[in-house]
Amino acid sequence: MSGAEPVGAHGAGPGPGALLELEVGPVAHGGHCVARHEGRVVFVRHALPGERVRARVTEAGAEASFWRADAVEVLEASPDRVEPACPVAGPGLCGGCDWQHASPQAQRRLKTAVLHEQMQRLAGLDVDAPVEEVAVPASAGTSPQDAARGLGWRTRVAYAVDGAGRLGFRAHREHRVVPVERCPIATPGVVDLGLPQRRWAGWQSVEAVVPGAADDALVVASRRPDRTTGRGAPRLPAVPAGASVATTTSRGPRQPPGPVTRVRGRTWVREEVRGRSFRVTGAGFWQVHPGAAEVLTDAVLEALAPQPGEAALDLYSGAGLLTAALADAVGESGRVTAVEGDARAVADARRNLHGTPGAEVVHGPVQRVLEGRAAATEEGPAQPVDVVVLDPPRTGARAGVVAAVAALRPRAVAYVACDPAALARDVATFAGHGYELRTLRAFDLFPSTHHLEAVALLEPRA
Ligand SMILES: C[S@@+](CC[C@H](N)C(=O)[O-])C[C@H]1O[C@@H](n2cnc3c(N)ncnc32)[C@H](O)[C@@H]1O
Repeated sequence: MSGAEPVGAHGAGPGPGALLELEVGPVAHGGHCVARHEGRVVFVRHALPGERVRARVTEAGAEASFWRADAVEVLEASPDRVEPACPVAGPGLCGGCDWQHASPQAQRRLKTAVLHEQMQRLAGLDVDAPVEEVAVPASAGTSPQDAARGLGWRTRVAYAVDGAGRLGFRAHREHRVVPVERCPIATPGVVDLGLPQRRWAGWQSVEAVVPGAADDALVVASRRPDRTTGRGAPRLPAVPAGASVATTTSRGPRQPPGPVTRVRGRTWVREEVRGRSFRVTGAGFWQVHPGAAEVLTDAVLEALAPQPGEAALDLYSGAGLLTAALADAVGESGRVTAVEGDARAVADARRNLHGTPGAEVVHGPVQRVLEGRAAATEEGPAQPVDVVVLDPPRTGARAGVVAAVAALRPRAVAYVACDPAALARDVATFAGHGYELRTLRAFDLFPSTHHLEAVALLEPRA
């Protein structure tokens, strides 16, 4: 390994912009690979294990324990390298598709390696869960060639809006919006809406939701709450007839979104899974891969094997996808309690589960609901829970929720995770409460990106 350019002032380290020649080592969590420069770790994006690259430093400092860099020139290419389908899937450009330069088979190998490494490092477990390919259903209209390349699978696309009103995506670890003309991982239904071909000045973000048939498309434009009326209110550009249009407000990523207001058509879309129909309002949570809902439902049911008459908890239940599957499995003699924090998702779930015997939806933060339940059972007989589904957001369930779930002593917990690090941390916490990892499956529900989805089964230690 050699430094292509001298290190920065006083030998403290290269500043951002400096070029390094790097031998690229193993893949790491988060879409980059690990290299070393003068003994220091460099996380390199747009590279592949085994490559030799010239990389531009993007973040560095004398005190930093590691640096970040983007590979800008490949000096020796990996056999796994392919030409990215997207013109903005490159260094300093769109931050979304970090693995488009790897073949789909290689992407799955990289994700498998990351999951293995995270489970080993954070949970102390040596588990192999080869990331499984998931077919894009024919209803998405994606060509078999595109599907095989990891393209044309995303049914929900949230664009950011730049200062000129153009749609695009944020650059990696930057606020800057990189405009796009056409996102190749989006389904044809999303692409055919032609939203990037219009100008959205004054809007903050625009989400296209096209579950299957294009006549069920919904466009949700979001603005800051202070830009709602009068001269500050932005204008909506024309959207193809047939698509529903709604607006909402957003204060920021950790704030609850404002109400969804109908402009044309409906404020929701319909998702069909295993013969059931689910209504999902606005840009509310639903898996973005059209094969995901079915694959994850099957994996959860396979892991838990819920029996008629059992009591189930579905934590972080969204619009009730897994609640419905659990309710069908435990039957009329069983019961399922869903817990969800987003008021709109709760309203959707209550509609979606209407007429389903034994299913109830509780609105509130999971931890508070579980603590309330524990306090109530101190005064009366404890309500037994046989099986639990945990499907938290990216940050994971965390120690408090894990402890509260373990305290219920369910016979099985199915943990659905979109972040291997959060999963591994929570699995380690479960171990401290006497629960062991029994099975782990992983699915490639986000091709072209470093993301994956996993389903873990935890059971009490014998
Ligand atoms: C990954 S989604 C899972 C949704 C659902 N299980 C599904 O498969 O469609 C996570 C859900 O957790 C909800 N959520 C996030 N934090 C929460 C919390 N602290 N308490 C309750 N729900 C929460 C979100 O609103 C979202 O619906």
